[in-house]
Amino acid sequence: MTHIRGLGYLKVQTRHIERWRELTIDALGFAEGTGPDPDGLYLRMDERRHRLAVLPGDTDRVLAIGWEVRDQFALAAVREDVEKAGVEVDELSLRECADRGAEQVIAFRDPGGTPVEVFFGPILDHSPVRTGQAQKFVTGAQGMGHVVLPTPRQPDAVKFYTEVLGFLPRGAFNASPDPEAPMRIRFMGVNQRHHSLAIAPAPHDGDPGLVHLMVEVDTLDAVGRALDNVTKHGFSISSTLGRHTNDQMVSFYVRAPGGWDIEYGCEGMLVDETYYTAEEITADSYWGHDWSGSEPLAAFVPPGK
Ligand SMILES: Cc1ccc(O)c(O)c1CC[C@@H]1C(=O)CC[C@]2(C)C(=O)CC[C@@H]12
Ligand SMILES: [Fe+2]
Repeated sequence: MTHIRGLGYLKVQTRHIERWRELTIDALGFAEGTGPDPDGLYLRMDERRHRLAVLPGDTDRVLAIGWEVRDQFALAAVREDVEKAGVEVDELSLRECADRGAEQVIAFRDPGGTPVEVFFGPILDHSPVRTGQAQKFVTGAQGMGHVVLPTPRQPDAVKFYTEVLGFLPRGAFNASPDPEAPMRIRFMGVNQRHHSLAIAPAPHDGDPGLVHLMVEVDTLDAVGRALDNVTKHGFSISSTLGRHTNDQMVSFYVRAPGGWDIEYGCEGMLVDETYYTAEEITADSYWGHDWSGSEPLAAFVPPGK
């Protein structure tokens, strides 16, 4: 049983914050949110003060992936499980918790080295969420979306998320035709969203530490308009529109400054755990999702290239 209820927030840093503003607010229709750094870009999707925090920095990389639990008791249980697994856990100060818009936050690193935070008690902003296309982001009990993390230590990372944090396996995509050398992207879920996390094998550690962030909106029209907008603003499309086979989501991928993608989709399926079993998909999509025009993902480019 997992205590984690969903993806709560994502914090990244970038050398190109103005371009990030154009991508997220002008093109994808995130609402402007609030946060502690006057130079930070804080993006709202719902009643949370912000879900995505983008801070100025000298490299482009992930700063924290925030997982939400129900309450202080769940947080204490997660902390105990992580410490029992031999991982050092930090408790964030009251100031640091307030900065993240949560009552209490713990922090540690996963076996891939990704900075992980677990929190309870998100602080709400009840003012109207003024999104760019009047679209609604699909969050609530499904969390903010999903992240795909790259790591050269994929087996250890998958073991940690499933056995220590209690994520449920939600199948895999085997991208290798060789049965003796499978290359599986592994999907994991904690709620009715098919996957809140996927872990992909990568050739090296290091920046940006992300493959993509997926956010979901309520209509296909909002996805289409966002696709028009990113093209108009001169962003590179990593993958054309398509429908995934595992979560049934219709999405496109746009390259963010920093060498990783934002996946923007709709119509994701709802998993019913009473009946679900973890399946292996043999194609990533029923149609579409043409990656042939993609600039290489930084996570998969060999070091020194
Ligand atoms: C296969 C799949 C199903 C549902 C998703 O939300 C999802 O992101 C994916 C994986 C997409 C995946 C990727 O993100 C990195 C580049 C990949 C490995 C490809 O080149 C094809 C599949 C791509
Ligand atoms: Fe995805």
